[in-house]
Amino acid sequence: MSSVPPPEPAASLPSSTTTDAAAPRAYTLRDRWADYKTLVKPSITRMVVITTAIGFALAVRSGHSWTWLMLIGTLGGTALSCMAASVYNQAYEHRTDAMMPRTAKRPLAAKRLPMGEALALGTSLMLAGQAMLCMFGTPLASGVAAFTILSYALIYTPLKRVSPISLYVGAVPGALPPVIGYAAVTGSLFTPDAAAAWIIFLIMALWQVPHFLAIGYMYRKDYAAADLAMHAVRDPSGRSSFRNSILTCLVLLPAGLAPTFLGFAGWISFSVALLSGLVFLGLSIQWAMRPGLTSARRVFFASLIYLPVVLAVIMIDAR
Ligand code: HEM
Ligand SMILES: CC(C)=CCC/C(C)=C/CC/C(C)=C/COP(=O)(O)OP(=O)(O)O
Repeated sequence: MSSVPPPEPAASLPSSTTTDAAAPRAYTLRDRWADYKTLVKPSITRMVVITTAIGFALAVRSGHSWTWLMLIGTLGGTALSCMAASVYNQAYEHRTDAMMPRTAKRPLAAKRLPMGEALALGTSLMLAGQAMLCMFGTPLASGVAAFTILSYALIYTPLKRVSPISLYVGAVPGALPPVIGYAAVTGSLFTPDAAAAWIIFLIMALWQVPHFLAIGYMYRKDYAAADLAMHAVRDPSGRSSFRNSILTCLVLLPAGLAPTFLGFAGWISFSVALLSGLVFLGLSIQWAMRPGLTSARRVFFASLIYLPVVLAVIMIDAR
């Protein structure tokens, strides 16, 4: 992990040995557990597990055999990989995280946890995830998971400081979990059947663009203070954010319909994806017409509804 900054002493770790009444209270095991939990980003890990399960289900549906052990090992291994990626991300970003209210209380940003301990945790999670994916899934699944961790931690994360392009780079690891789930069952990703997994990848990758453009705008002052090169920092008017949001929603609209055209989802999926895509696009257009926080928040909330709804209906209305 050459681009992860070197460990620092945890200078402000609270002391449990002092008797000074004004001293911070002891750092208990429960505090450490809570910090570990923050480090592994449980909410993103939950979504990663769900989307990995979708890729797994698509492979099973196309006739590949599976076992419960394979399913549990794949979901567990991918979850551990996501946790590892999240730890490395926070290790790299501890200084910029410390400058933003949303992230300042994270354990490494707040210097509650020693950097060495976090890196050991991240590496243990990564190795355990790799072992589980190899043992219960396939080597291809573990290879894609390794690529996902590395591209998130070593390419996307450093790029956040350099260019708004980081958003499109980050969309790749964010969209790979269903591909990992599919590869864990089939061991191959370039057969005609695998198109289903790649379409879910495409929908997720495109969806992340308005998702994060809205967040970037909502937190633009924080990102600017931390000198992160988001669209909304480079162009505080929001123009480049909502233009990119509209353009991506325009491409996402047909991508959401592709499962029906490719024959692995039906017309209910088509109708729901069309309606959701039009609402998502409409809210991005409204953002352009009435630039501001309220419009950006609407796009963000729409993103939180769009993805689960569209993915659920693709699975329910399966062919
Ligand atoms: C380029 C990729 C992505 C970026 C930069 C990004 C960034 C973020 C940020 C900064 C937040 C916090 C917003 C807040 O605290 O108000 C957030 C929230 C959220 N993101 Fe993403 N995200 C990305 C991809 C994803 C992916 C792939 C998923 C799931 C499949 C996802 C699911 C969520 C959910 C459910 C929330 C809302 C609740 C929460 O914070 O847990 N995001 N995203
Ligand atoms: C299997 C596996 C390894 C999955 C990993 C998937 C993954 C970590 C997706 C994250 C997508 C993403 C770019 C989130 C934002 O990070 P951020 O650093 O911009 O968010 P932050 O500001 O909250 O830290």
